[in-house]
Amino acid sequence: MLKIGIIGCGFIGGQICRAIDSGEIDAELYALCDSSESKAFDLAKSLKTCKPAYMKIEELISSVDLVVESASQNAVRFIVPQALKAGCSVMVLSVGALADKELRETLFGLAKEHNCKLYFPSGAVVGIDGINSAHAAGISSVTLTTRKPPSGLMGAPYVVEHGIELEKLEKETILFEGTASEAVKAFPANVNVAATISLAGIGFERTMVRVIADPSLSRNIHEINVQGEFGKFCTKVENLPSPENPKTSYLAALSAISTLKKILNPVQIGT
Ligand SMILES: NC(=O)C1=CN([C@@H]2O[C@H](COP(=O)(O)OP(=O)(O)OC[C@H]3O[C@@H](n4cnc5c(N)ncnc54)[C@H](O)[C@@H]3O)[C@@H](O)[C@H]2O)C=CC1
Ligand SMILES: O=C([O-])CC(=O)C(=O)O
Repeated sequence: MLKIGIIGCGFIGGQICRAIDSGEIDAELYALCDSSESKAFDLAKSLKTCKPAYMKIEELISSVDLVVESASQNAVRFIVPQALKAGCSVMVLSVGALADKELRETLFGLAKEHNCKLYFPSGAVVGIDGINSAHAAGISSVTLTTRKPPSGLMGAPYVVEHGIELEKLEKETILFEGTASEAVKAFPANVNVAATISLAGIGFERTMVRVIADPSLSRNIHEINVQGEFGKFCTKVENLPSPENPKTSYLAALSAISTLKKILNPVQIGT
């Protein structure tokens, strides 16, 4: 049975653990790790059937087959190279870290060298399948428009650096327009989806992103517009935010669970 280790025991890590605990994912939840040890212990205690051990990163990586990174972009820089060198496949949620070309090339090179897989779930957006397919014929433009309630954007480096008083906004306000490369640094916990879209499509410099704060919203909305040789498509998802972490949409955790099921299932449906 595939041994899974989770690094980052917040909303997404917790949902994955519960999906393994309930038997929805047929794998062994072997170990947990979090920079806040108490979060990992509390999560382990809340499970009914699985009894994962708490491990430091190095021990976890040397004990499991698949590492799930559900922590932060900083964690990706530190953990994923080590995990690949140890022969583990890795599912990455904090995809924005891959805007760094040097890190990206290092990770892709290590995965090839060590015969491991890197998985990037679709996360909180719909349409990655279409971008993957369209890529072969050529894509001319990709735009992501993300709308979140102000509470879901609090603390983002861009908001802090520009002194944006989110709590005072009375109407929909465009906070940011730029490349995906800039967006994932400006909003590292809000638009990781821009990185996944970039990886699937035309890269971090040509994928354009708009981030909008809207006090009238209770959902995280992501719209993707794609044009290319195949024609064009537009997707829109209105996500319920996680009750535990309003920055993150419930669909992001479901997407990670779905990716794990796809890895384990001999039958593959969809692109
Ligand atoms: N790819 C996608 O579509 C999406 C990606 N995300 C990203 O996925 C990641 C997880 O999201 P959530 O579960 O909602 O976050 P969360 O904030 O609920 O949980 C993150 C957990 O990771 C821990 N952590 C942070 N840095 C760490 C490190 N260096 N080593 C070990 N543990 C560390 C924290 O203590 C916390 O318990 C975040 O980076 C988030 O921005 C979130 C939503 C969508
Ligand atoms: O969950 C979402 O709506 C998207 C998100 O936070 C991210 O991509 O980092």
